[in-house]
Amino acid sequence: MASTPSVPLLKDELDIVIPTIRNLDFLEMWRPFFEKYHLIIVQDGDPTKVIKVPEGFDYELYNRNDINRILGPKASCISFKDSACRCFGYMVSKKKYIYTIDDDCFVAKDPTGRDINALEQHIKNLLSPSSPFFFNTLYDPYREGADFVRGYPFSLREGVPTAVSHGLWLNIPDYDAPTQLVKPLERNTRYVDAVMTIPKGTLFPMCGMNLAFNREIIGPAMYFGLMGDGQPIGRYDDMWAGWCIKVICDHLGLGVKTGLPYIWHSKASNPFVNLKKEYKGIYWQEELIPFFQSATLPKDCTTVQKCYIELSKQVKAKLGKVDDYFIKLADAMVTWIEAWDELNPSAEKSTELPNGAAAAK
Ligand SMILES: O=c1ccn([C@@H]2O[C@H](COP(=O)(O)OP(=O)(O)O[C@H]3OC[C@H](O)[C@H](O)[C@H]3O)[C@@H](O)[C@H]2O)c(=O)[nH]1
Ligand SMILES: [Mn+2]
Repeated sequence: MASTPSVPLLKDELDIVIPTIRNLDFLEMWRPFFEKYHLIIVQDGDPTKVIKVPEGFDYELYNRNDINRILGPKASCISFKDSACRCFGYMVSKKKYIYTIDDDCFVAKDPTGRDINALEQHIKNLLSPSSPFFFNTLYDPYREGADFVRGYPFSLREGVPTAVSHGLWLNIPDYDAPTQLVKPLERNTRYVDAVMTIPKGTLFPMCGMNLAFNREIIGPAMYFGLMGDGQPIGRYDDMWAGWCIKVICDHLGLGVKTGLPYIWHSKASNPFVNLKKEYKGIYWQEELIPFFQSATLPKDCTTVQKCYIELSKQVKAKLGKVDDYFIKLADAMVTWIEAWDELNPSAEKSTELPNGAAAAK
């Protein structure tokens, strides 16, 4: 049994956001690790369905009626019938940190057979610096039993604040539909004991299944886009957010880590349904990736909101010709920021970050 700290780390500074269309029995397995934290449940689909939450959890639950009531016309930027709806939970939270997890993700075991307290590891990742400017070959130098290796510049060893901690998955890996179709029986059994900073200038495929972030320094950029009902694409919610946050983190001098912790992803979603959702994204992304790789933000973009609005302008100007969808998405990115600032009025103030960058308060 993993050790559960007597006073859970960041107990009153972190919310757990769960998008769901199901009952939340999976929480029973997470009780030792989650029970002391506040949950924000975003119920997708039919708002008249009653979602059962196990006894003893402190939570707030929002369905589509709540989202429409709270945001009014701005609710148009929150996806319906897609896990992208989870970003509403990021917006209504008042905490400094967010952990989001899917409801089919269970507690995994490490090679010694101990239950993995994924939340504790994410918190460690977020509370220790990142090293995006120079790759450390012994991976995360701030972990117990590791350090910077010979040749690592001392001027860079202080690192930068960590904005995102991207966890992984044992059992069902987060594969796209084509890969799922050709490898239906493949399971991820490989536990890699590593946490590493994704180097500056490198994009990555961010999965929202087991993800934590510092809401204060990157929250406004964690918009999961327009997916699901009425949209030409799905299952690119977390990918879109990951490309946007990485460009902004690189610009603001913030770090993104990937690796531990693992969760146990219990079931594969239907690959044929997934293919229908993904297929446009599979060819669009061949144009999206070069766009994000070459995206630059002006020096006067010193807050996440300013960066995000600037990025939305570039999306409209450069991706509108790929498909009209990106014009709609660019507008939705602006609506998202307007809604964020409306619900988080103090967000417009900012505090200085290293390199003169600033983070939303
Ligand atoms: O319409 C929906 C469908 C699902 N959800 C909730 O989202 C979570 C993920 O759902 P599920 O585990 O069924 O799908 P996966 O294919 O495994 O999810 C991956 O792809 C989509 C997302 O990017 C996700 O983060 C990935 O892990 C789960 O909690 C469902 O209850 C929903 O809210 N609305
Ligand atoms: Mn799943």
